[in-house]
Amino acid sequence: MGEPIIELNEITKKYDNQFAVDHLSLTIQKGEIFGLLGPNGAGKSTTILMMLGLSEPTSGGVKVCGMNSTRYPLEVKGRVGYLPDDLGFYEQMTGFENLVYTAYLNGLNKQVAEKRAMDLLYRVGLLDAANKKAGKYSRGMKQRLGLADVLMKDPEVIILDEPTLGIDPEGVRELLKLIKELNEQENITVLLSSHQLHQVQQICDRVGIFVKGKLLAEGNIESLAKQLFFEDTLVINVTAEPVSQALIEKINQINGVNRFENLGDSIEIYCDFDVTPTIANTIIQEGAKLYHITKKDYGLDEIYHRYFEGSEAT
Ligand SMILES: Nc1ncnc2c1ncn2[C@@H]1O[C@H](COP(=O)(O)OP(=O)(O)OP(=O)(O)O)[C@@H](O)[C@H]1O
Repeated sequence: MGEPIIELNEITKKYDNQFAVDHLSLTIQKGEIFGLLGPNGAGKSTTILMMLGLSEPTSGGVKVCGMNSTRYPLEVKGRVGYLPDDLGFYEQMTGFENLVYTAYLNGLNKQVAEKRAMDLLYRVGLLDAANKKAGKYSRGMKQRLGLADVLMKDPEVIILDEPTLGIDPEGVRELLKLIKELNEQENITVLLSSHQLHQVQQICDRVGIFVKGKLLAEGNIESLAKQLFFEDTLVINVTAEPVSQALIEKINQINGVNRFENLGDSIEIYCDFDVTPTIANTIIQEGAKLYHITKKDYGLDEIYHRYFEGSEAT
């Protein structure tokens, strides 16, 4: 097991007698990329603010890098880089000048600051735009500058609130690649909040699904799929020709097969356990042509929608 770097213990935040965050417990290990996932108003930003010590929990405890964030916000701030969703730069200053200014606020000397700013501009692919005014940067460039900005203080953890919002697909790809590289090469722990499900799925080791202040589930995609789709343990998708009544009956008799759905151009077979080879044999023995047979994987989109459908139904 890894070393915990963010520890939330039964934290709550109440506004006007309403829980924005409701008894949330979560541990994030050093070196992980963790995705906070949830609809608007779920409590993601409130949770992040409590991690940073910028908002005090109504009850419960928050530790980051082993320190109580509520009691030691400045110490936590020194070790954690935070990129808010509404990041702002001095638009009249260049990208380089913005970074150097951040370094100045963090107490770095000029020489170190200038070298680090250039290194980071190179790292995030903005060296060519170093002397361009930040006000002229595209949204994607601003996000990359934001990433360079949070890295100026050499943090152990970076917290990114909706980092991919408003960026075009190519920009998103570049940003995510960069976040993954930072995580792998510098062992920086990353916590990011997002609505962009398929993007989160690409780079996160684990995700937590938030709805109405509660963490409904957390884990990697595979374990979330298991928690959620446990009734349909396994679905096997088959394309074969012809699908005769005799073949359907034979498949239904296979031990482990629960039910069968004809989708027109393919069939889906719901099973208790993996019977792919038996199904393939049965199709061939019945004289049909087998074009395609695969186990269906559930993606984060399906996981997310099923959770939210469930939560709305209650
Ligand atoms: N300062 C505040 N005063 C009163 N209510 C607040 C305050 N901040 C947040 N809330 C409420 O707490 C709940 C959680 O909000 P929060 O901003 O944490 O959600 P979120 O998941 O980050 O959503 P979004 O993606 O829209 O930013 C919402 O119902 C919000 O209206």
